[in-house]
Amino acid sequence: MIKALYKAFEVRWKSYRHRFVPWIALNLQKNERTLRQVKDRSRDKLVEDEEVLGSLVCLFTELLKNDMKNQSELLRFLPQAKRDKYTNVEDETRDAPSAVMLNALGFRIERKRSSLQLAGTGVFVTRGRAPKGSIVAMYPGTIYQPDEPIFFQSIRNPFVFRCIDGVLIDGSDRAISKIVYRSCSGRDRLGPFRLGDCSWLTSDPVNPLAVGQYVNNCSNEKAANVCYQEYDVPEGFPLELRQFLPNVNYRADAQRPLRCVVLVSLRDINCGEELFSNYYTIVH
Ligand SMILES: C[S@@+](CC[C@H](N)C(=O)[O-])C[C@H]1O[C@@H](n2cnc3c(N)ncnc32)[C@H](O)[C@@H]1O
Repeated sequence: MIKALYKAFEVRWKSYRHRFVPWIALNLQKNERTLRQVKDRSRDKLVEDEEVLGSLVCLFTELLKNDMKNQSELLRFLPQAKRDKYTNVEDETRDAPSAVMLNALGFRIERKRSSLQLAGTGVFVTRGRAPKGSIVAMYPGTIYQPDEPIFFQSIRNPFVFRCIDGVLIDGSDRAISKIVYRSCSGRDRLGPFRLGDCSWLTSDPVNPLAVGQYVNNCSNEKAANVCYQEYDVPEGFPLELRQFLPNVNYRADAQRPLRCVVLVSLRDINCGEELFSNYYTIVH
């Protein structure tokens, strides 16, 4: 009897695509209507990887240009042709990263108190409009492969996000999670080039997309308007733009591409709207 119950639970558990582990265990029974159903893994991606790459490169290029005062030393290590892409900047004034995002993508997002009672902080479109299929946020944090130890970091941590292949992302900006991220991020450099960003751990991230860990779950009243999508950073991703990626591998000698997760809009999202995702996806 217990074995049969365990088996049924295991089958159901394995079919979930993304899970915030403690949250799903406590709330699944309450809110079955908000499950996202996907026919198979290959149909889960809303936008092609090339489009994700295009959006990230577009925003990161503008962020780099906006920070030319601090970046010019670094750019000296690039071939001239690449350097020219960034250095033909006429206006030398520095804008806030969120203003750069508004110019580059046509909208900006910010953390604010959620419109749902007792849901803490949420993420809102606060200027412009995000058209359907846009990359509206990124899920920052330390990447753990399925066999890597996360026990202590996951205690009372609602920010542990699970991908379909068992990869975990710890998006908590507090306590031991924060220490681990900073330490791994300080470790990973290629000569003068930083390979990731730590500023998402503060209230002023240099990459304004990196607040996806604060997006709340949809409810019966507030339908999901974004969904999660995995993105493995390709080898050819520009080295000088990796400094804006808000993820780092826990293991120093990781053998696979860096995993990122982006949040994609399911419909046009207007200024003032809060972002809501599906914490649970069932892949049939
Ligand atoms: C990944 S965090 C999201 C950020 C969180 N709102 C905060 O302020 O830290 C997940 C936690 O947010 C809260 N949460 C998310 N969606 C919710 C909802 N629809 N209703 C109530 N609480 C929610 C739960 O406490 C959950 O454990």
